[in-house]
Amino acid sequence: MSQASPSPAVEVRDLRVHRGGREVLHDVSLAIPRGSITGLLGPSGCGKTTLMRSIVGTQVIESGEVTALGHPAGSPTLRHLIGYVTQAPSIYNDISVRENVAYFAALYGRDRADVDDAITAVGLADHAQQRGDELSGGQLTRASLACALVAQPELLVLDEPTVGLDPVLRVELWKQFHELAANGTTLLVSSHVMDEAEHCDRLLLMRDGQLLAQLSPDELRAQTGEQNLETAFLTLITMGQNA
Ligand SMILES: Nc1ncnc2c1ncn2[C@@H]1O[C@H](COP(=O)(O)OP(=O)(O)OP(=O)(O)O)[C@@H](O)[C@H]1O
Repeated sequence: MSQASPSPAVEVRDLRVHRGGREVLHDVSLAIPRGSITGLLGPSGCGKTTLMRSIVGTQVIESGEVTALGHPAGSPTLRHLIGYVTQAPSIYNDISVRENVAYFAALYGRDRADVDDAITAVGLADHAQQRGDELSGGQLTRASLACALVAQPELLVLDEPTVGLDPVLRVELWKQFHELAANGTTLLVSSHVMDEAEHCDRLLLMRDGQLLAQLSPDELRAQTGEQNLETAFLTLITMGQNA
């Protein structure tokens, strides 16, 4: 007997969002499969953060439907199931990294081992005793990420998590993301640099508030005949303009 395929982790239908008096998302529809890493890519200002905010339920929407893990976006049920790390690192400055992560661990019923795991995963074991206001920008970003990781959410939404990180740490974080996905976590990761697309199972390509395509890196190459993903994205845009 064939099994029904599981419902997507995120489903967005005909989403329109206005910000600052103008429409910034135009009829966006998409599906994000469970247990995968989906990259949300597009130039600065194209609407990535707005789409993420709509999915985690912090954005007022004009029209359309957004469902996460089977519930309408913003439902109280989703509070413990979704982790969201914004571009602006948000940790308490007057307590240590460890205390910050332990605070979130307590909120989500996690233990000390989970705190250690989350701190190690983001490469901050040697800085766990430093206060928030004693960290560099990249360390702050990673401390925020540890606070989200310790909750072990089913859906992890990360807005440009690798900005300002050195290449070694970037590789380590992507390794960590793959391990999370292998264990069933769904990750939505935004970036405006196309070389990050290579790490993703699926890509959502955006431009000017529109979703141009949802496909895998290999499908993007096949569709455009370009091996380099940045060139492929540019080719896709040109193909759309000439269609
Ligand atoms: N608080 C706001 N008030 C009014 N307009 C906004 C606000 N925040 C964003 N916008 C506008 O909405 C559009 C989409 O912005 P958004 O932050 O979603 O883009 P983005 O792709 O995440 O950009 P970046 O990669 O630079 O973070 C932009 O045109 C932006 O100017």
